Amino acid sequence: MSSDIAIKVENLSKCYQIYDQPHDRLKQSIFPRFQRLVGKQPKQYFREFWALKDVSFEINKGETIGIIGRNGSGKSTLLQLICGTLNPTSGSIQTNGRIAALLELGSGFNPEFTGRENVYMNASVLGLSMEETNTRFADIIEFADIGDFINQPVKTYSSGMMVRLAFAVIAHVDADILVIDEALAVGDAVFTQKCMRYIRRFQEKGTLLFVSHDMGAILNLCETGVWIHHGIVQELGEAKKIAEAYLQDTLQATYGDTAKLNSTEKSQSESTEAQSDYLDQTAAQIDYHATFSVQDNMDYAKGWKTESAEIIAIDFEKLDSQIENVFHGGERVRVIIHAKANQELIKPILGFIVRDRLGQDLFGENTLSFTDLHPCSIQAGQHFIGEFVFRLPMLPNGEYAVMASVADGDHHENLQHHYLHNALILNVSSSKVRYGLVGIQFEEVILKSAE
Ligand SMILES: Nc1ncnc2c1ncn2[C@@H]1O[C@H](COP(=O)(O)OP(=O)(O)OP(=O)(O)O)[C@@H](O)[C@H]1O
Repeated sequence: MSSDIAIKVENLSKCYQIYDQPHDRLKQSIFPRFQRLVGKQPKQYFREFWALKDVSFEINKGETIGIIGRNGSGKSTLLQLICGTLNPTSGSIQTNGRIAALLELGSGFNPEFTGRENVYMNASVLGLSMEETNTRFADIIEFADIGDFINQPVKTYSSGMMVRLAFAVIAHVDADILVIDEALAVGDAVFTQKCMRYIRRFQEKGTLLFVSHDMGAILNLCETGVWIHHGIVQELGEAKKIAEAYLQDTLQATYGDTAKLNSTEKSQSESTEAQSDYLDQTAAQIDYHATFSVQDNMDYAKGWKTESAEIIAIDFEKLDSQIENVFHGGERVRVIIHAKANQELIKPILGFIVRDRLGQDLFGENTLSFTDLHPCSIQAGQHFIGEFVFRLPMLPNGEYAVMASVADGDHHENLQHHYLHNALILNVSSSKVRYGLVGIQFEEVILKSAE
């Protein structure tokens, strides 16, 4: 295999044996041997189920591949075969480099052992010596951030804690190939973003295999996509094209061509009355809706800083409505970043970015463009604030994190002094945003005859 290739899968097939009755498994382990001994054709007590059939592809070093497919299509089976936790029925897998995998939840852990013991066990399976694990242990538990639970048996962990610990281990074993199966779905926004930051750094040199039902995550991370359907490679190519083809197929499977034709016919022949009612309306009132809660996370926020300046607080205030702590998409708010200069800042800049759970930048602003005309310098020891007044966009349900930063400089050259991830957490609990990453307030949506 060429040294540029990280994974080569050739004619890979996996057949599971399905036993209709539990005692058929026992029969299978005894009778065929006996039947062979007495010269009879051995009987088979199971049905064959081919989870993967004749799968072949190559992944270059440094490439990120997204694997998509419906439930039960064979994605996890493929990853387990690549990681060596499952044996193929036929075909071959060649890998080049150390593989670390985040497969089925808790699959690498012994539930009776503590988190600490599991870290040592897992790290050793992944090729680290005891000394190497000792030197990395503090970083691993800092990454996992599960507090005293590290000394409790893993069986007492929530699914989120399990993923935190598992990811913390694989992030510290110097893997060349990282295999991640859907596991990030159970993490909260802060942890998922931390993992995504790690994954993005890893992508600069490592090879990543990523299974997800989240097309946003696939498109965000992967250049190449593999669509597995009923155990075969349906399509392989540019991630965007593969995701579109897959979505098209999923929609067709749900609604079907026949259903589409029927509903069109019906709407043409039977809904004239409803249509004319609708055409009478020049504009329909649209009830957009997205409710946020905002949580101060400064005590747990992490980032990096120089000694020169620091963010000390961030406020998120309502401007027009009265209900405390509940924010609505479309309403006016003020974000205030409080900072302190530890040395003189000639051209201070304050800014923030709102990110989704995958760490994608959704919106944000900094003071740079606004202070160009009225620059203000800050003396050592002074507190200063940046205020941003705007209308909240509407966001789909989920958790979002606000990054805040302080820097010094101008458009051409500036130096970051404090960059703080997850300073605030926005929790959107009820939203009608259905498309895209951010919703906007549509004032009118009209359908009418053009004549
Ligand atoms: N140990 C097993 N014994 C028998 N059948 C199995 C076994 N493991 C998986 N299968 C079957 O193999 C098929 C592929 O399963 P697999 O878990 O690889 O699918 P998947 O694409 O990862 O699904 P999902 O998206 O739901 O996680 C499924 O039909 C599943 O029922």
